[in-house]
Amino acid sequence: MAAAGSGEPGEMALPKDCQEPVCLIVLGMAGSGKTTFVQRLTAYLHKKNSPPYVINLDPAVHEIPFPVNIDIRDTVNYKEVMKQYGLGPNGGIVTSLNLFATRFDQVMKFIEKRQKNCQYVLIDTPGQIEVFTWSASGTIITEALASSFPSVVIYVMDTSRSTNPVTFMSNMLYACSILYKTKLPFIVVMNKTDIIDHNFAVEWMQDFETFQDALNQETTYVVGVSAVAGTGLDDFFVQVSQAAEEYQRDYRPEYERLRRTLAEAQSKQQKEQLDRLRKDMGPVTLESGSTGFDDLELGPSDLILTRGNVDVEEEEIDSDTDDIDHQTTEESQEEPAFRNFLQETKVQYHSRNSKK
Ligand SMILES: Nc1nc2c(ncn2[C@@H]2O[C@H](COP(=O)(O)OP(=O)(O)OP(=O)(O)O)[C@@H](O)[C@H]2O)c(=O)[nH]1
Repeated sequence: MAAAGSGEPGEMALPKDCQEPVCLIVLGMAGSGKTTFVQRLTAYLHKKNSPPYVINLDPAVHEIPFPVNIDIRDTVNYKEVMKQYGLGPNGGIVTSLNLFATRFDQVMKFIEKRQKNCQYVLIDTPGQIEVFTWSASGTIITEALASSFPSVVIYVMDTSRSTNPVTFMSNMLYACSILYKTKLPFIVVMNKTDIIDHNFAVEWMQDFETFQDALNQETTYVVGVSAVAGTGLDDFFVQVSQAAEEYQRDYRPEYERLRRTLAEAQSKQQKEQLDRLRKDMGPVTLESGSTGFDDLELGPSDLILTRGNVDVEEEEIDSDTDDIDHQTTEESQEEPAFRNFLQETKVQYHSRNSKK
């Protein structure tokens, strides 16, 4: 496994005898910067007069900020897959990728055709890393590429979100699980080094004691209890108290900031909705002789209630009309039955009279 920080472009050099394109399968947690990295690579390779062959395997991506040669979205309509199979977003992505994998032999043919002109094939994968790494289609695609071309897994990692040794370790463990699953050369790209230098992470990887020191400074609460015997509860509550203090100190300010942002966004949205409603209801209000909007200091849900509270008189008229309608309908249905009844009675009466 090799580690590389982004932002320091070195000389582009492939092995001299390498006549085939190298496939770079770009993986990483959602938001780690895979797409941005592929975009950066594409620009870099174009600048070096070695345009790559680019494949997008994310069916749910809205926008791809670089030219792609093969886009899964041209083959599978992810929204339609969700609708037809009654799936949620994740299921939709997995199924779309499965459907695409069934055609991957055609993709291989396209790459083969272009292998004389391209030194690199870049493959951007879905945001949800497990969709590719732990699905049958991900394995099929990886194996198809690796059996024909030199292939390397590029694991993009968000360095700025890995400064906590526990998060860093879980990220690395995930990387290791992919390394053992794919059994391919593996490069860890520590992205977002413009936010934080990745040297701390390299040091942690190379020097276990440094990592251990960082880990020791981490507050992890561990307590032994017996729920049956009731032991360990005093210790448990000591730790709860420390955790609550930590929450007040470190977490609360962040949650309050989030709540403020949310409240601001909500009030802005409410104001926009109200403005829209005012605009829509303008002519209606004039017709109904309302006093206008100046006395309308209600939110949208209040307005719906107001609309339901019709005048009593109006309500009576409505209900009368309803009754009349129902009666008419019932009478119109009953009339033929009644006519039949009269007819039958008449026949019976005549037959009785004729017997006499
Ligand atoms: N500061 C900084 N931001 C970055 C860098 N790379 C990506 N980002 C930002 O990180 C966010 C996520 O980037 P994407 O490229 O969409 O990440 P992704 O892994 O493809 O995301 P998914 O497709 O959702 O998995 C975006 O806001 C990018 O602008 C970087 O090197 N530095």
